[in-house]
Amino acid sequence: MKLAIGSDHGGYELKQTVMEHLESKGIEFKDYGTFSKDSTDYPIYGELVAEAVSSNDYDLGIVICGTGIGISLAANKVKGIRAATVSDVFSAKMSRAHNNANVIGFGERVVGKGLALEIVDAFLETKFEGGRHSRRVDLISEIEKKNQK
Ligand SMILES: O=C(CO)[C@H](O)[C@H](O)COP(=O)(O)O
Repeated sequence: MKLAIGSDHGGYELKQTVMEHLESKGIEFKDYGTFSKDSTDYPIYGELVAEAVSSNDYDLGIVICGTGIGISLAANKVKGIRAATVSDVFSAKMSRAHNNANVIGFGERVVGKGLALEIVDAFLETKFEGGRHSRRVDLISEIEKKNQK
């Protein structure tokens, strides 16, 4: 499994922690930035991670900002991306099991390091259940198609 990860300055420290965690588990990833705590703009990194997943170069994405909201909103503008903003382990699991989320977002100003790593593990370890959920995810894709210009 190959992951794309990115954050703005508000998620920079937590991104470093998550990357150490991924390294310790031998999970391959690419860091799309930001590369310092200097103030920057979260849509840049949301888009970079989302493009990496949308192009199938990477299997799943992790995006982090202060709240996890803005960077997930940006990621969701890229075709084929289902980015879920979560702050608990149950939602992280369900985002995969029911929604087939391919990007997970969370906030450094919302969740502690321990919870963030549990969220990451739950997201990576849970498989999409398919079945009735496929129909619903397909309906999301249809909305995307209808709104393409
Ligand atoms: O959470 C975020 C977006 O959803 C950003 O990280 C946050 O808005 C950045 O704020 P500031 O520029 O005050 O550090």
